[in-house]
Amino acid sequence: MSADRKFFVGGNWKMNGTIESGKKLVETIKSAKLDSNVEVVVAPPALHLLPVQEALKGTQIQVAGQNAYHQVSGAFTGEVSVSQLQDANIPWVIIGHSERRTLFGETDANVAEKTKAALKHDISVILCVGETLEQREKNESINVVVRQLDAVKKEVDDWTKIVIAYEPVWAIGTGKVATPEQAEEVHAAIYDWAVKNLGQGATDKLRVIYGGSVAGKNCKELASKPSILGFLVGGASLKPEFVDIINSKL
Ligand SMILES: O=C[C@H](O)COP(=O)(O)O
Repeated sequence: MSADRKFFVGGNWKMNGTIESGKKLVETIKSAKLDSNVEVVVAPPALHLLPVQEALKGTQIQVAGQNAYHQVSGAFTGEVSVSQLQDANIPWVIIGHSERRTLFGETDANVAEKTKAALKHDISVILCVGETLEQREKNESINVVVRQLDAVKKEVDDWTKIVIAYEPVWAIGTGKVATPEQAEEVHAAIYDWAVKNLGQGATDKLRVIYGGSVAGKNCKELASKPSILGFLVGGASLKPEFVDIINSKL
């Protein structure tokens, strides 16, 4: 596998922990032997980004914001801007996570403008897409994901700094992991979409990763599937088993 298609493991800590617990988690990860062929990115809460980044110095692990606002600055109380992430040397940001979409009302258009703004500020994007249970039961999974990707494509031409995370909403935090077949079906549809919309060159470099109840016990089987090029991990990224997930290709 070429360097720009390294297996990718993201840990989304969501709104959990303290500065101290974040540092402890970093120590656990640092003291383990990690597969050096894996790109690892952890997303602590915004307030913990800098201390966690400091604690990770000298390792292969980078940090990501969990969200960012597309405006550079201004009267947007409570928001962190893409340019503030850039100023703090934060190399990655998660955009369009389903919790942002469902709990905070982010639309496809919001996700598109945030993605565009992050890339403009030289921040790589973990772009989350995925269907709800109701949409899956109506056989709409692929349509939903394609609609979410199309919205971003309207604003963004260069996808070389985007990792697409397929996260079925029904699998997030529920313990109901998608079967490898379910994940592979949607990943294949995403690669098809990419061939049609981004061109072969971009597709060769594109990584589609899976998120939703990934754990130490299921990561190896998922990672063995050729279309699954990594994971976005929530709950298990706060536990020592995150190391097993990073090493799932070994
Ligand atoms: O961003 C991560 C996803 O929301 C997955 O969360 P989970 O691993 O706790 O299901």
